[in-house]
Amino acid sequence: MDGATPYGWLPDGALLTQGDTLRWVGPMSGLPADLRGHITDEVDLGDRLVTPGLIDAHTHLVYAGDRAREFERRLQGATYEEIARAGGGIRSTVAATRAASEDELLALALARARQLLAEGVTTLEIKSGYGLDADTEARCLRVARRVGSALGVTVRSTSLGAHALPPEYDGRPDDYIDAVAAWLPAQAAAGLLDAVDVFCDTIGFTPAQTRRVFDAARALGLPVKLHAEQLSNQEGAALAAGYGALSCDHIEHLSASGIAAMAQAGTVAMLLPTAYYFLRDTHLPPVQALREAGVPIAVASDHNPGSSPGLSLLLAMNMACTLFRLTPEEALAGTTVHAARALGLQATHGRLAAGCRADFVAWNLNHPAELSYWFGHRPAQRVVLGGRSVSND
Ligand SMILES: N=CN[C@@H](CCC(=O)O)C(=O)O
Ligand SMILES: [Zn+2]
Repeated sequence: MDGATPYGWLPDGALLTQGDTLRWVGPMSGLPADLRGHITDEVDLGDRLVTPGLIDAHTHLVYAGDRAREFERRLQGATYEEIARAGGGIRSTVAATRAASEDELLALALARARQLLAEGVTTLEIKSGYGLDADTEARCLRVARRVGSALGVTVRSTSLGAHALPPEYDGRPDDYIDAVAAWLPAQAAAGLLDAVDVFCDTIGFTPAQTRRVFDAARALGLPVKLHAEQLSNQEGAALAAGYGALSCDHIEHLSASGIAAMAQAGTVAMLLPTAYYFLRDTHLPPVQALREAGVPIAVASDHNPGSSPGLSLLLAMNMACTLFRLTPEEALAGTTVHAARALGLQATHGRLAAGCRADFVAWNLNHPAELSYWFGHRPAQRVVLGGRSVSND
C-alpha cells in the first residue's frame, strides 16, 4: 500500500517483520539483498490481498444483558429517545452491568472481541459508560485493558462516564458531571485511560456539561472525543474541535460550522452506519460536505446492546457505502488509516509501512473493493497480530 495507486495497492508486494514491527514493505522484486539474508521464516501468501489489520475505533464492548425487548418496543413504534426518557435504554444495560462481576464482564467482552479479531480487527477502542458509578466504571475500564492483554490486540480505552444520568442522580445532572470529573484522576492514575468521551445530546448531556468533563480531561493531559449530533444538533462537534478532539462520532445532524471546526482542528468524522440502520434513522450525515472540507472520515461498528448489537466491522463498511455513499476505498481508509488517527495511533497503526506495528490480514479476496461488497462473510484467511499469526491458518 504505497498511496500512489487507488487503495495504495501494491501488486506482488512483500512484507518483512521483525518482532512485532514491520521492518520493510515494498514490491517483492525490490527486497534489499542485505535484508533478504536475514530472513529466518518465509510465508507465501499466494495471490492474496493483504491489508493493514482493521481498526474498530468506536465500541462499547463491555456490558452485560441485552436489549431485545427494547428492540421489540421500537418496532412497535416507541422511539429510542422515548425509551431512554422512560428509564429504559442505556439505564437498563447499566443495571445489568452493575450486577455483573469483573470476570463475568471479561468473559462477555472477550467473546465479542474474538469475533471482531476473527474478522480481521487487530485494534479496537473500548468505552466504559454502562457502570455510571466509580466502582463499575473502573471495573469496565479494567476489563477493557484485560481484553487487550488476553488477546494481544491493541486496545484504547475511553472513559464514557458521561453516557447517561444514573437513577441515583435523577434531577441532578450537574452533580453527576462533578462526580464523573472527580473519577478521572484515579482512573488515569491507575493507567486505565487513553481518552475521555461524552454523549452530548437531548438524552445525554448539555454542551456546558460536556465542557466541564473536557476541562477535567484536559487538566490530566487526556485527549477527548464526542458522541456528537446523533439525535439533534447541539453544536457539540465545534465544541469538541475546540478541545482538539480526536474524533466526533455519529454526526448525523452535524452543521456546516461543526464541519469547518473539525477541518480546522484535524478532528476525525466517525461514521456509525450500523447504529443509523438499527435505529431506523433517516437523517444522513453530511458526507459530501465532510469530503469537500477535507475532514478525515472513519467508520466503526459502535458495538453496543442498544443501537448497534452487531459484531462486524465489514458490515459497517458495507453500510457506510450503501447507506452513506462512501466509496469502498473510503470505507477501507475509514477502518485503517483514519481510524488510527481517531485513536491517536496514526504513527504506528493502520498502515503497512516500515516502523508500523506488524498487524495485517491476508484475505481470500481478489480486490479491496470486495471488503465492502460482501457481507455476512468471513473472508480473513490469516490474521497477523504484532508479527504473530493468530487465526485461520
Ligand atoms: N449514543 C450513545 N451511545 C451508544 C448507544 C448506547 C446504548 O443505547 O446503549 C451509541 O454510540 O450508539
Ligand atoms: Zn457509541
